Amino acid sequence: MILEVCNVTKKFGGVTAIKDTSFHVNAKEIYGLIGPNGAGKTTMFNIITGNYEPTEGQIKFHGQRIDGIKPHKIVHRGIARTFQNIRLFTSMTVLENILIGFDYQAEYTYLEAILRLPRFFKEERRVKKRALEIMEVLGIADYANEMATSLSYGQQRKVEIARALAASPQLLLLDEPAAGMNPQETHELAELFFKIRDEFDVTILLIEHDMKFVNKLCDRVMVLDYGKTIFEGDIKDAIKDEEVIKAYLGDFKHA
Ligand SMILES: Nc1ncnc2c1ncn2[C@@H]1O[C@H](COP(=O)(O)OP(=O)(O)OP(=O)(O)O)[C@@H](O)[C@H]1O
Repeated sequence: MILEVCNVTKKFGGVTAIKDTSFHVNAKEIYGLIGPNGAGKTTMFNIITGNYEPTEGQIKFHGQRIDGIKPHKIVHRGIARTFQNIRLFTSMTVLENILIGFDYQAEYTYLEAILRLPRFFKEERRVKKRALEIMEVLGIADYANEMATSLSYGQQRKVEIARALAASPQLLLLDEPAAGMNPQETHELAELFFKIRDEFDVTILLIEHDMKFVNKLCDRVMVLDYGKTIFEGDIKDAIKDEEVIKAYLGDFKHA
């Protein structure tokens, strides 16, 4: 078990965004967090990544509590994420955007960087080589020196994923990775996630609305509705579950 969410509740003033929710993610699993708009999915991501503290409950990563820890420290522990809205630096190239993901790992001091000492250049070379390897796996290496914003929406999403992978995470959180993609791109993305899991030895937790995509990719899912868990378990059972079908107004029938 890599991640455990134990009885988590999150309140914003009078709004209970998440109510007494528990689930766990096994190592190397691709786990889906699903539910209608406003169900509390992004709030759950923000709690796992340390952007919010839970009002009640605990988050454990490899059995150790991480709730209340600052986001950058959670990245150090091995959890990286992408966002629902693409957050790339518009004035930077694809490669530069990905290099940002490595910053915290830099093994040279600021002084060594300013003085341009050998360790700085060695580390720069290592990091660039690794960025290119990641870009190769994601199929975006040819765009390394293009401005990130000149890429298609689907490719920009891959740049975001590459940046998250640059932090060498054990757990990768993806917030609606297929949003805005056409059916062909979505199909390719599902294949890519299997490849990412295997090549980078990473566990994936994703939020997604596209049920076909989830059905193809995930073994287990948790379904949230108005902050409450209405289903937790096998995707095959989720798509037959009455309460889940009701929450999705029948979307699952087409999955
Ligand atoms: N920072 C915040 N302050 C106040 N309320 C918030 C905050 N963040 C989320 N909420 C509320 O919590 C509830 C859950 O929102 P959340 O964004 O987690 O849902 P979601 O499932 O990710 O929805 P979507 O699919 O639309 O992204 C909503 O009612 C939202 O308005």
